[in-house]
Parts: sequence; structure tokens; C-alpha cells
Amino acid sequence: MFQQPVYLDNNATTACDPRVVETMLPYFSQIYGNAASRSHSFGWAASEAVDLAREQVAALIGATKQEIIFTSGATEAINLAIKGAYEMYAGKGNHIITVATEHKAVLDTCEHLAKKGARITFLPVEASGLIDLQKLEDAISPDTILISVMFANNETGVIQPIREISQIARKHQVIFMSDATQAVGKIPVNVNDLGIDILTLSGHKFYGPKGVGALYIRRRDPRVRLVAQLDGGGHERGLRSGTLNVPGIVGLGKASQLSMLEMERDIQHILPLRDKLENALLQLEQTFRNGTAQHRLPHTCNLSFNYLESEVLMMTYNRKIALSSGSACTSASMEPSHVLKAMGLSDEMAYASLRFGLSRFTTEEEIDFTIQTMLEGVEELRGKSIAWELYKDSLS
Ligand SMILES: Cc1ncc(COP(=O)(O)O)c(C=O)c1O
Ligand code: FES
Repeated sequence: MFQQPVYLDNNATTACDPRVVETMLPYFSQIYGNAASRSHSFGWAASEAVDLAREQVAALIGATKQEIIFTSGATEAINLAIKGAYEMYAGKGNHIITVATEHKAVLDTCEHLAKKGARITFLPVEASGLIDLQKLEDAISPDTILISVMFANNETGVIQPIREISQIARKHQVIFMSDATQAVGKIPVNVNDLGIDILTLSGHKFYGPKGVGALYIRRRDPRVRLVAQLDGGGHERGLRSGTLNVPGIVGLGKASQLSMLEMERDIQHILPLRDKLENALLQLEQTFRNGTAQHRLPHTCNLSFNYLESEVLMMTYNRKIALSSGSACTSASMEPSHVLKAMGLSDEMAYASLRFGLSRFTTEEEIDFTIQTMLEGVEELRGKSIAWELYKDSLS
């Protein structure tokens, strides 16, 4: 048995890599200058560290350092991107296209703008979790100012056809933004190859610290401009005022560098473990994968166990495995997952779902233990379920 539960909630957040922590440490109490202070060596040292981190983050996504704006995380970057674009292009139009399965940071920001007069299209998804490109193209109108489609879903890991989406956006001269919070650092993401105009990312999803993220904005294209949402000292080229979180930014830079160097190795380690777990659990009766198997993050797996309340399983076994049924922010809510509902699942099947998120630190022993615990747990809890009993009776 493990001392701590096996941690399989890595889509909610990852452990900070010890190498990241080590790189950050001096920036708390030794190199503690304000990166904006230009008159002494404390400030210069902090500014140099931020500059290096900016290069490291830019390199991870194929951008240039001038195109990176540091923020407090993906939520802030998303707010800046969507609200900033809405304000910037108010004269041109008020229509934003997004997708029903986006993270709440995108959905709620769009809802907020809807109250201020924006017209929002929430595209549906197929059972696979993928959008229909024709529906996207049909939704575009002359007043469309922004298309916002997430790179990979946080609950199912489903990866949207980003290149095709960007081609459609380009054809119609609409800015294309992608919330790549779950993809960056885990799979290759290159803003130029993929034609992404605005991208958001967050340190704590790829072994960096919490409370730091970044916005990429295609600077070379004069069409892509945003209105700042925080006013103040004019930091980050006027787009995000506020003293920079130097240790956090250093950590985000280091995490980016490590991901660049180790991404292939991480995928080769994680993918077979994810597949082992998924294949073993799919052997259980009435157990189904949510989302396409092909276009999916290598570390994510979302399954529904019919006739099981996943909440009960999580609570019964949370001393053995740390899991969630969907996104962390909404895990306290009793609503069924909006992502699974948009994919056409019934409430029952959405309530029967579990998300398994692996990381570079997940071991084969942990996966074997998880398989064993899940097989026992599902059998035990279904054994107590009247619905399951009725189902079994119906078979005989
Ligand atoms: C897809 C996606 N977007 C945005 C966020 C929000 O990121 P942050 O925690 O950095 O605000 C998350 C985190 O759960 C996410 O998974
Ligand atoms: S941390 Fe992922 S939904 Fe909030």
C-alpha cells in the first residue's frame, strides 16, 4: 500500500517538478528585486530571469518572447483575451463563437459579455467530443470578431482539429484563440504551424507552480490586438499591469524548458500506462469511454461505469486513489458535467463518470494498484445497487 493515495487528478493540477522548485527558490529571498526596477542590480537580476523565462515559454509554443504576456494563470489570460478582444473590436462586431464543452473560464466570460450585448454562439459537439467544422463555418457572420476553441478538453482529453479551425478562421478574417491550458507542455503545440492567434496556458498543469500563466498574442499581425483589463503601471507592454511574480515566472519558464526537453519521453512513459489502465477498466461490464480514442491527450482517460455513482466510489476510495469526476472548479457542484452532457450523455451516465489524469510521476505500480482498487470498488458498489441487480436480472 502507498503512504498517500495514488494521485490521478493531474488534470486538476500537477505536482510542481522538484527541478522547478529548486530553480524558483533563490527568487524568493535572494534575488528578490522588482523586475521593473531599472536603477540597481536587484532589479536587473530579476528582469534578466523574467527575460529568460519569457524565452523558455515562447520556445515551448514556437512563439517569440515579445508575444508572451505573463498573467496569474489561464483564467486571467482567458478573461484578458476574450474581454480584451470584445472591447477592441466593438466597432466591427459583437459576435463570438465558442464551444459548449469549453472550460468555465471561457464559458462564464462569454456569458458575462452576453449580458453586455455580445452575441455568443456555443457550438455543439458530436458524441466524440469533437466539433463539426461545417457548423463552425456556418456560424461565422460579418460581425464575428473571435473564435475561441480549446485545444484539449480538461475532462475528456479530446483534442479539437486546431489546424482546420484556424484555416476556417483565416479564410473569414476572424481572430482565432485557443485555450491550450491542458495541452501545452504535454503534447506539441506550435502557434505558427497551427495558425493560432491567441493562446492561453497555465504553469500548474505542466509541473510548474500555481498562480502563474501566460497569454500568447500574435504581435506581427496588426489585426490581433487587445484592450488591457488591468490598469496600472503598464507592465507587460501595457497589457497586464502589476508587479511581476518573478519566482512564479521563473518556475513557469523552467517547467517549459523541461517539457520541451522531456515531452517525448513523458509521452512514451505515460501513454502505455494510460492505455493499460483504460483497457483493464473497459473489461468491466457496462463501462464506456467518453470521447474519441484517437484525438486525445496521452495522459487522460474518462470512463462511465453504468449503474455506479462515481461520487460514492470516489468518497469510498479516496484514501487509496485521488480522482475526480470532472473539472476541479465544478467538483463541489452537484450538476452533471456540462462537457459530458454536451456529448449527449444522460445525467446517469455523466454521474457515473470518472476522470483519470496521469503525469510524468505516475508509476506502473500505481496504475496496477488503481486497476485492482477500481475492479474491486466497482464490483462492491454495484453489488449494493438495486439498479444493477435489476439490470442483471433482466439479462437472465
Ligand atoms: C482547459 C482549462 N482552461 C483553463 C483553466 C484555468 O486555469 P487556471 O487554474 O490557471 O486559472 C483550466 C484549469 O482547470 C483548464 O483545465
Ligand atoms: S482547476 Fe480545472 S476546472 Fe478549475
